[in-house]
Amino acid sequence: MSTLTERVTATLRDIPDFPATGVVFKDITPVLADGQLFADVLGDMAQRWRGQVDVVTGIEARGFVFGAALALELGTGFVPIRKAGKLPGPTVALSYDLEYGSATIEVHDDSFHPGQRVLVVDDVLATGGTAEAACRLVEQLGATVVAFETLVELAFLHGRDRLTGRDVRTLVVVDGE
Ligand SMILES: O=P(O)(O)OC[C@H]1O[C@H](OP(=O)(O)OP(=O)(O)O)[C@H](O)[C@@H]1O
Ligand SMILES: Nc1ncnc2[nH]cnc12
Repeated sequence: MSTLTERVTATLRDIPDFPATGVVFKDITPVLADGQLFADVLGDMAQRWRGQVDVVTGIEARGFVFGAALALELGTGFVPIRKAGKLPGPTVALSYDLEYGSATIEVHDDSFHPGQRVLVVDDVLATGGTAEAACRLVEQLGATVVAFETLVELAFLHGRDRLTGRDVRTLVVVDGE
């Protein structure tokens, strides 16, 4: 009987040289396409946080898939953190570097409030720039980050170094390129 981590590892697909030469892209779409595996991943994430968080936030675009589904599982609301220029209302924003370029993310400035317990969700932790920026946006609005939850961690990019002191949970850790 294989573990959930082994099943996800066996299902993820490596796409060399996407979106730039030298990057090995971890494609999560086969995990989403396997209904039982997707449900099991969500069940695993949800059992860790049931009753522990007030709201789930996820980062565009792949973080929406896991974050929104997890919010539904947990019975909480979902807050989208979007790439710059997509949200209609007043926002707070942060810029950061990625494995392949740079980005700015934003959230509506009334999305979180002091005392709220927030779970930050994404699909991949790479350099940690996205996760760090998302956590800082939540905290800038006065809420508390309970943890950062993700499907895959690319450990060779040392994203955890940017999340020191935070509770970081990953199902699959990839050690080498
Ligand atoms: O740890 P980091 O180096 O910050 O990288 C991780 C981020 O990169 C990917 O998103 P991307 O910006 O490619 O956007 P997408 O979800 O729209 O594909 C991934 O979904 C994470 O959000
Ligand atoms: N190598 C990679 N594969 C998938 N998503 C990523 N986000 C940042 N780096 C990535």
